[in-house]
Amino acid sequence: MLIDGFGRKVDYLRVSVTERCNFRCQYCMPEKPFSWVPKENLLSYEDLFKFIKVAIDEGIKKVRITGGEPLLREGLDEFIKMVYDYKNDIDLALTTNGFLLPKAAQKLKDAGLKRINISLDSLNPATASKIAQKNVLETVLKGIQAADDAGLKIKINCVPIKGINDEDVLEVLDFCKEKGYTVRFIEFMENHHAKDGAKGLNSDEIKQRVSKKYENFEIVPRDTSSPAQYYKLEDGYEFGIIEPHKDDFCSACNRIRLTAEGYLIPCLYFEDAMSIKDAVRANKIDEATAILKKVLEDKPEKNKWSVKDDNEVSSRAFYQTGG
Ligand SMILES: Nc1nc2c(ncn2[C@@H]2O[C@H](COP(=O)(O)OP(=O)(O)OP(=O)(O)O)[C@@H](O)[C@H]2O)c(=O)[nH]1
Ligand SMILES: C[S@@+](CC[C@H](N)C(=O)[O-])C[C@H]1O[C@@H](n2cnc3c(N)ncnc32)[C@H](O)[C@@H]1O
Ligand code: SF4
Ligand code: SF4
Repeated sequence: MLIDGFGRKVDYLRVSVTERCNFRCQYCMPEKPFSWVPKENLLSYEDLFKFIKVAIDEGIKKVRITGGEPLLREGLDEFIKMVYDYKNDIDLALTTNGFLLPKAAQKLKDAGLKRINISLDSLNPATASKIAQKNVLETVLKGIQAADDAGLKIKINCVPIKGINDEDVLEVLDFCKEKGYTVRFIEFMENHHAKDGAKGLNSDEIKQRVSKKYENFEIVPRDTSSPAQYYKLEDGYEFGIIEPHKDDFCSACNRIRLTAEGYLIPCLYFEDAMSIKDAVRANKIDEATAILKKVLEDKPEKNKWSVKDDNEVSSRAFYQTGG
């Protein structure tokens, strides 16, 4: 079992397979970075898998593949199959913008993927294009349908940004409710890579939008395996809000992150990281295990977004870290 320096059990590994992306979301990567990580610096799937095996052997129960846009990296279904074949009872999931799903969904399911979280910020084509800075909505909706048809369990992620898609909250919720998908609204996490001036809705503002149509909803006891706080409408439908600005958000943190370059990141807010690249490339499994334990020992207690009234801005890029 993996325990961090604050006594929290860590059983969730997020693996970013690429920092590249085919969208330029305003809250994440509004402009193409000055340079991408050169291909030779990326860990191969075989090397990423060596680390995942270490992590699973040490107690990781949930593995999520993310990015950048993970579906841009060729052979993702084969990578997923490697993990599935190693331990098929792992909660094996993917986070994607959905654009490449129309072709990929069935292959991912066949490879052993169990769940998929797809970003959908608006059902208005112009608004969706404004956020992603590309005409995306029609293809993303086809991608969501393809994932549904393939039998993948779907969650939708939506980041409401003031003045852009903040009035779309109810429409996205109703779409998900009708389709039987779980929706989570994510508070925008201030970071230096987002578009200047971007401001998100906070949890209370999101709830206000929901209550315009659904007056009564109750808080659901927090399931600490997921970052979302769920709320239940009178008809039983549950929606989530990811509230990283709340003081106690991090108290149940069960996550660590591995980037495509082989950096192990203890917290989404901070720059701290340790590389496992040399260890896995040299097949030094004991060394990789020691680095994992060291990163957990030093995992911060909480982020700084929660500093009241004056939110701090993180310098960590979400597209590199995997969100
Ligand atoms: N601050 C913070 N935000 C997180 C953390 N984990 C997830 N998030 C935010 O929630 C977003 C959605 O996460 P997903 O990739 O869908 O994964 P998840 O919410 O863990 O998924 P489930 O396993 O389905 O609950 C991330 O991109 C982040 O924006 C975390 O540890 N800290
Ligand atoms: C970094 S993306 C990677 C996976 C994929 N490209 C996608 O968009 O789903 C993972 C998640 O991070 C969220 N995200 C990105 N930047 C964010 C920010 N500044 N604040 C909150 N969530 C953010 C996205 O909405 C998405 O749900
Ligand atoms: S949120 Fe996802 S889709 Fe949007 S730019 Fe970031 S990595 Fe790409
Ligand atoms: S901000 Fe850091 S400590 Fe808090 S939940 Fe996210 S990764 Fe964990």
